[in-house]
Amino acid sequence: MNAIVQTQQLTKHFRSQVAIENIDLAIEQGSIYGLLGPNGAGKSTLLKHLVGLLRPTSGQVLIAGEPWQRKHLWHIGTLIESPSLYGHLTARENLKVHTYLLGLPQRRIDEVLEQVELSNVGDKKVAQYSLGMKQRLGIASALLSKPNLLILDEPTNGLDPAGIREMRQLIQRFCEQGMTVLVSSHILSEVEHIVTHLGIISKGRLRYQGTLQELMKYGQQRLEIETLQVQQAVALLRTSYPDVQSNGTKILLAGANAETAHIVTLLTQHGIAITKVDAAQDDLEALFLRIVESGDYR
Ligand SMILES: Nc1ncnc2c1ncn2[C@@H]1O[C@H](COP(=O)(O)OP(=O)(O)OP(=O)(O)O)[C@@H](O)[C@H]1O
Repeated sequence: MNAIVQTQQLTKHFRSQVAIENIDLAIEQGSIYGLLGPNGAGKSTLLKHLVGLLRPTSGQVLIAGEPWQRKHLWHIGTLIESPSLYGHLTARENLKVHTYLLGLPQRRIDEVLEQVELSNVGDKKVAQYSLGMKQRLGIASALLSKPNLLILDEPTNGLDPAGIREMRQLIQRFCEQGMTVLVSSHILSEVEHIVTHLGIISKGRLRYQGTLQELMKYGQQRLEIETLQVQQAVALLRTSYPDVQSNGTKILLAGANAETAHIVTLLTQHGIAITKVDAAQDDLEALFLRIVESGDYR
């Protein structure tokens, strides 16, 4: 694998609190990597190490195979927490401040405004911008130095559905332009349609890393049977299937698909009328929640 970013056994303690522990992250060049986890899981702490905002307690960060150095920041664009913008200035003026500070040519301003689709409102004061526009302007500023890696910490946080869709489209376009994008979120559905790879973090540990397709293989199959006599059916099945569950209207049997014919026969022989039989599989959301809650995906 051609990794643009790696962490090796990355660990950070804040006094006695362990924020992240032994994280081995590997982000492939050209990928859109979704770092997912609930609030407080350690996403921001991890991302801050990649841009030098935090130093590890132990372990290390490698950028393109080299131990992290400040010079790498020229190739990394970041949006971590809210972008720092001057509301009384226009978008163009805000970007001018950044180009000046970074010693970059002024022509980059129009180029990055174009990239985030703000060219037509570039002369509007930022105080009049919507949250989505401010996020895009923050990304424009991150793009000024032509980075090949973009790190976005919860860029869709607080955006309305249209803003979320625009952000997704932008991220996909950056990837098509050759950038690698690392995007964090605590909501799977906000990123699942665009990411090529996924890292799931909970309680400071990386619980899963790989493609979405690989993860889907761990989705548990279950048999769902609908009947009006749920209680009798559960009582009957419990002797052979101790894990049988019901949700009031359905009987749920994990991993019992191979025995569908036997189960249906057993129920009908005992006079239990079946109205529907379905073979279902965990969707991504169910898998994600299982990993976050149990810490394991198998
Ligand atoms: N500067 C700090 N001092 C002490 N504890 C911290 C500090 N920064 C983070 N933590 C703790 O480390 C843990 C991980 O926090 P972090 O902000 O990385 O999580 P997160 O996944 O980004 O959550 P969120 O989605 O809420 O931002 C939390 O328990 C948090 O309280």
